[in-house]
Amino acid sequence: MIIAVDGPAASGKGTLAAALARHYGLPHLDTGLLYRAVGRAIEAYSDAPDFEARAIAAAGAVDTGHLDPAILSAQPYGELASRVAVIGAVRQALFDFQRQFALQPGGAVLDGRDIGTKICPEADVKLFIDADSKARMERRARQYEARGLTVNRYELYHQIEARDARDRANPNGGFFPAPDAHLLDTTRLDIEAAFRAAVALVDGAMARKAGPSGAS
Ligand SMILES: Nc1ncnc2c1ncn2[C@@H]1O[C@H](COP(=O)(O)OP(=O)(O)O)[C@@H](O)[C@H]1O
Ligand SMILES: Nc1ccn([C@@H]2O[C@H](COP(=O)(O)OP(=O)(O)O)[C@@H](O)[C@H]2O)c(=O)n1
Repeated sequence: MIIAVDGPAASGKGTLAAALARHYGLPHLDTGLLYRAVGRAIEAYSDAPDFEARAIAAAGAVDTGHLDPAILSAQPYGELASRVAVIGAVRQALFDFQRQFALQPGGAVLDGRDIGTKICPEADVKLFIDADSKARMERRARQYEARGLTVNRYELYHQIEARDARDRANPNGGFFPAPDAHLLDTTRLDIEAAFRAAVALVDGAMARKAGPSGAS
């Protein structure tokens, strides 16, 4: 079974994808880490005239075996990730690894922005996770504060809005729900309630695929 989980920044898609992977015994790939790793690799060149060429080279050299969320989840890498993510050749360079991960025997859970639309349009179940901007800002703020960081909520809100806007305008992206995605708004759901709702959507979709006789 392949489960595609997409959604905007801090909607909770990574938390849900990891929990679904545990629940169904599937491997999980947080595809945002790939873009963040590219961003990190070219951090020193963020204003360089050859930023794009360097980003493309870095995307071809990402060490997919060492994607450390503890390092890559830092805020500046999210910004850089969304800048490199608009470059078509960067997305192309990261495509095969994601596609192979999705197609491994037994299936997988992937979360990102374009899993249900571009990476794995044939996924068995597609979830699009959303929450209003204020709730997402508050979640990210608490995440940073839990790491001992001081957060300016006003700035963070505008950073998230700006990144969402760049992602939505990405000409090479696919930052919209796939037509067959199940929308899950978690604004008023805690993590446990969101997980239960997601499991119900996955189980329902798989039962419908199996048909009345249970045959697939
Ligand atoms: N439904 C929820 N309610 C409250 N907090 C949540 C919920 N889902 C996730 N979180 C928290 O919000 C933060 C961002 O979640 P994360 O899964 O990393 O989002 P994303 O992968 O969409 O960026 C994390 O600290 C996570 O524990
Ligand atoms: N499949 C993906 C995943 C991430 N991205 C880009 O990478 C950035 C960081 O993604 P992320 O999923 O780690 O960010 P959060 O949603 O966790 O804040 C996003 O803002 C997108 O610009 C993408 O373009 N396609």
